[in-house]
Amino acid sequence: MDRERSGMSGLESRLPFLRRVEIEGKGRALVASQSLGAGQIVLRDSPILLYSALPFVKNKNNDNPSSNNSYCSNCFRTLQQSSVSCPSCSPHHAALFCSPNCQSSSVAHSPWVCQALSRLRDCPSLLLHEDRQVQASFLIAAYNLALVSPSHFQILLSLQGEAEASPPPPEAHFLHSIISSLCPPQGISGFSLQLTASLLAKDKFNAFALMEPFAQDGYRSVRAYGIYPNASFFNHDCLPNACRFDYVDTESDCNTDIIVRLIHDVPQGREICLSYFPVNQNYSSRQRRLMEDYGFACQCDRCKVEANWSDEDDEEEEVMDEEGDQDEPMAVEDSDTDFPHAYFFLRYMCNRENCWGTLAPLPPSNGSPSNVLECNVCGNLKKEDDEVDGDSGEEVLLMDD
Ligand SMILES: C[S@@+](CC[C@H](N)C(=O)[O-])C[C@H]1O[C@@H](n2cnc3c(N)ncnc32)[C@H](O)[C@@H]1O
Repeated sequence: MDRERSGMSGLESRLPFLRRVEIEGKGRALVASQSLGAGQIVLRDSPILLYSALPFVKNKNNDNPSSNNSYCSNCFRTLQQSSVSCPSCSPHHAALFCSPNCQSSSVAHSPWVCQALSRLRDCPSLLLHEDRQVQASFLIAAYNLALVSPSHFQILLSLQGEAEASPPPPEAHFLHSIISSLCPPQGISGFSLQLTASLLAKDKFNAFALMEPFAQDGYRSVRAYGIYPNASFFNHDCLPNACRFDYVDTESDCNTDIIVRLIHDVPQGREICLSYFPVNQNYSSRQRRLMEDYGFACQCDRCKVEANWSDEDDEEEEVMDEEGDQDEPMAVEDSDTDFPHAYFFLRYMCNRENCWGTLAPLPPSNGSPSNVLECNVCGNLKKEDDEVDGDSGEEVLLMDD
């Protein structure tokens, strides 16, 4: 039976645990198509587009030790001593690959991309702005996608994010004029300022960050961004019921896949949400970030409670979050009786210093739930006690120690 006649959408046949619905005020959303248990993998998704989060040329104040020479330009694994360089790039700034196989199979580093990136390095107005360099990398990857995989480009175009502002914002003008000067190949249909602005908006709302490994000092910057065609439909909740894992440095072929697992049991029909950033941020930081980066005011249950808190309840010392931004964390104390969600933090927030990751149980095996929780930032595994109290949970293994 074909899919249309069976009444099953393409998405439902590929994602057996999820159903796509429209929710007023949120747009498209993913809900559980059946009741699901803690630790269940509800999605494994491969990127349609990946691009480096690192500028081509760093400014003097950038003390991030990573550079584009740190990761394979195709699979973004950390490069080991032996790497293969692109023979067409300029010798001083050649794209590096972890293996001849990665080099030859890279559609992302096409001849046009290779040439475009080399020319961007000679563009003085761009070199002053690291953020614009990264946005230029995205646009090159997106316009390359239009050529090498038109169907994936259509998926990118279908994601949330329109160029709302009319006329387009100054950065779209600036970046479009730069991309126009790179002789975009014939055959990109609709190449225009409006399309560039729209692509930038889609990137802003939908890109997932693939992070550098967790370091004890808490500094953890992004190594690459990816656009994931199905994961892009997860909405945000400040107390999520799922979280996503990635294992970029793994040997597996699908090292840039992201995996979304449930934090706790979810009944059929309940929306499955991620938190778009670490859950420890306080109310005002969360609201500011969601408005600036994603264009909405969050009205989740946690925000409704915290909206009524006083300023003293809402402020605390500063920490670095997972993308190295400074944001204000909230204080969580065992005795915090005003806060009905405190249980979530005690049970599902990693208590390793400077981590702020979220814990989700390992997938059930043979139908039995696991009592081992994994942190999605530092990879710590923690055995959960039957009764969770402030300091519960025995650490069973440090994955990267
Ligand atoms: C990654 S997309 C999620 C899927 C999106 N709803 C769609 O229709 O394609 C992110 C966008 O979804 C919307 N969104 C996500 N979480 C939301 C929430 N809790 N409340 C309202 N809108 C939300 C915002 O427009 C945000 O920019």
